[in-house]
Amino acid sequence: MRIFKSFQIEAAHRLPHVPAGHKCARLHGHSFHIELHVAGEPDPTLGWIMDFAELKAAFQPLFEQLDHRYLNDIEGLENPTSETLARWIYERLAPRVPGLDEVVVRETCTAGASYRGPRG
Ligand SMILES: Nc1nc2c(c(=O)[nH]1)N=C([C@H](O)[C@H](O)COP(=O)(O)OP(=O)(O)OP(=O)(O)O)CN2
Ligand SMILES: [Zn+2]
Repeated sequence: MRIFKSFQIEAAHRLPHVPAGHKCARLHGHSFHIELHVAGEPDPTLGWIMDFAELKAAFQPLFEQLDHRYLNDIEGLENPTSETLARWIYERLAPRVPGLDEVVVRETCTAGASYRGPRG
């Protein structure tokens, strides 16, 4: 079974390696929508895999690092595509959240990326 919790961050970015004239080379911002998925079996007494509040608390330091920031300034996010951001979040959260299964990042309503650890 899997649970998920969603977050939204407001952040600016630009993509430094896109071809000349690409719109994403220009500074712009998104309301990035982030979903954290955790896999496991519900505890027989509590009936949950983990408390959503615990998941929120684990993400909080990363939220602080990302929200209302220029992502390109953050170490590891110099090329802040959805793919890079999903992996960046996964790698920092996995040690703190046993069972972290997938990180989904949506830049817009229609575009995003997901990362499931070394499985890809
Ligand atoms: N594979 C990726 N492609 C693109 C990324 C990315 O992170 N990974 N990022 C961008 C830009 O950041 C852009 O802001 C979002 O792209 P796009 O979906 O093309 O933007 P629109 O909302 O303008 O899309 P429309 O559906 O055409 O309105 C670009 N590509
Ligand atoms: Zn963008």
